Amino acid sequence: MEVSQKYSNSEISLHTSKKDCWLVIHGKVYDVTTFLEDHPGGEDVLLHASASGDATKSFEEVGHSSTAKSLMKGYLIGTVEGYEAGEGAAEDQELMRGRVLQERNAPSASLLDYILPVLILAVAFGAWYYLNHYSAEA
Ligand code: HEM
Repeated sequence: MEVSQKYSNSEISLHTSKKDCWLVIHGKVYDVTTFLEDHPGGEDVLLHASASGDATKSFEEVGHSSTAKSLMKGYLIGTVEGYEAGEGAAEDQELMRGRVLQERNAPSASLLDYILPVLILAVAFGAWYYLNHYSAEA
């Protein structure tokens, strides 16, 4: 089937059964009917995600591997009509923003991991030096 095909939400909502199951992830439509039985996470989660209308959030929450992401391409049948302007696109941006923030926060967290022990050592050394100096004078 042609991948540039666009599907309306009402058309997509007709494909939520075990014999005909479509998923919407990041504005793309996947026909996972033949994948249901092979899905390592089970077929129930896919059917549930299909019925929910947009599986993006649940798909991302699982933290699927890159293998899973390349596997998806084999089930792609098209995109959601008017996706760019829709809520889905905004939700995607939220997800992206979350990821960017996580990446941005990560280095400062690890920097703190380095600074804290050094700071503790410096304080300990200061205390040791002060006590030594003080008792030498007394
Ligand atoms: C075309 C869509 C999908 C594909 C190709 C796919 C593929 C896979 C693959 C290959 C795994 C094995 C672990 C990994 O490699 O990440 C997996 C696990 C899983 N998937 Fe999906 N998946 C899809 C959609 C979904 C959706 C929409 C959900 C929604 C809830 C879901 C839930 C899960 C769960 C719960 C696991 C099990 C994780 C575990 O036990 O470690 N998957 N999926």
